[in-house]
Amino acid sequence: MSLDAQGLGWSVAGRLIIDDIEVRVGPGTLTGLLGPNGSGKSTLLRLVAGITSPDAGRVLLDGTDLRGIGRRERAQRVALVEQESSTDLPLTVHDAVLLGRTPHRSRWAGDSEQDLAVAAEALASVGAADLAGRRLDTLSGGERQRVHLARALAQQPRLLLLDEPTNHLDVNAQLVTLGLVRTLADAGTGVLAALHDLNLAAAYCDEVVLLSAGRVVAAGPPEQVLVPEVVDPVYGVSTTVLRHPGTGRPILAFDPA
Ligand SMILES: Nc1ncnc2c1ncn2[C@@H]1O[C@H](COP(=O)(O)OP(=O)(O)OP(=O)(O)O)[C@@H](O)[C@H]1O
Repeated sequence: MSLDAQGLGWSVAGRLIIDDIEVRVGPGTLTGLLGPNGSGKSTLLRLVAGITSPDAGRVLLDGTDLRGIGRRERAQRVALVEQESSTDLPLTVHDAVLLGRTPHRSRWAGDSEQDLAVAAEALASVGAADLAGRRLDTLSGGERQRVHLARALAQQPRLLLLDEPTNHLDVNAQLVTLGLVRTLADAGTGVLAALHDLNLAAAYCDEVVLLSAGRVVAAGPPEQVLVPEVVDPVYGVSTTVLRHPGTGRPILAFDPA
């Protein structure tokens, strides 16, 4: 599915938080949404997911304005995993992941064999099958993060929106998670993922969009955007770009400016 955000604007309390943003995510593309704290990444993801309505501009999914797509249909196509999901309900992990199937079944139907199989597969794919019987509110931050990703995968979206999917994860789990997201993108899912770790973005993303103070300051392949001339003024650091000896992808080392 292609996502086209055109001229998006959003203000709160008289302050412009998202300022004339254009973002395009093609099917099968993993796009990293980068930018310092408070630059507008989470807000942009919420606008794109249709949780917040823009004051200006529009969001198109496969060319159709999001506002013309019903809630249920939208949920069949788009999944968002927020940074701090407020799912501290007394649910088991199994039930939490099954919630991802809700948009795909008729209102009063129970869980079908297919729903159960999809949910189990989603949980296994994030390496959390052994957590199925646990209560969500007893999990560690990293465990919970994997379960929320599994719920989004069980939704089988064509556009996956992720807000810092790796921030609670150990280094191995970070690679597993982004490897999984990469595989989904390779299979055709469009992915827009807010990331703080510029090196993970460089290693896994096809494209990156760099925000600063609610505006897009650069967008393109990581090799073009993640260069000192662009990164240093936005983050207030001094960047040295190295090359990964195996992949040739950029590796960024940071010093104080
Ligand atoms: N509902 C709101 N009311 C007031 N200010 C808000 C609201 N939502 C967002 N903001 C402000 O908008 C700015 C952008 O916030 P946002 O969470 O989108 O940034 P971010 O890039 O995701 O930051 P971080 O990297 O710290 O998660 C911040 O200054 C935030 O305080």
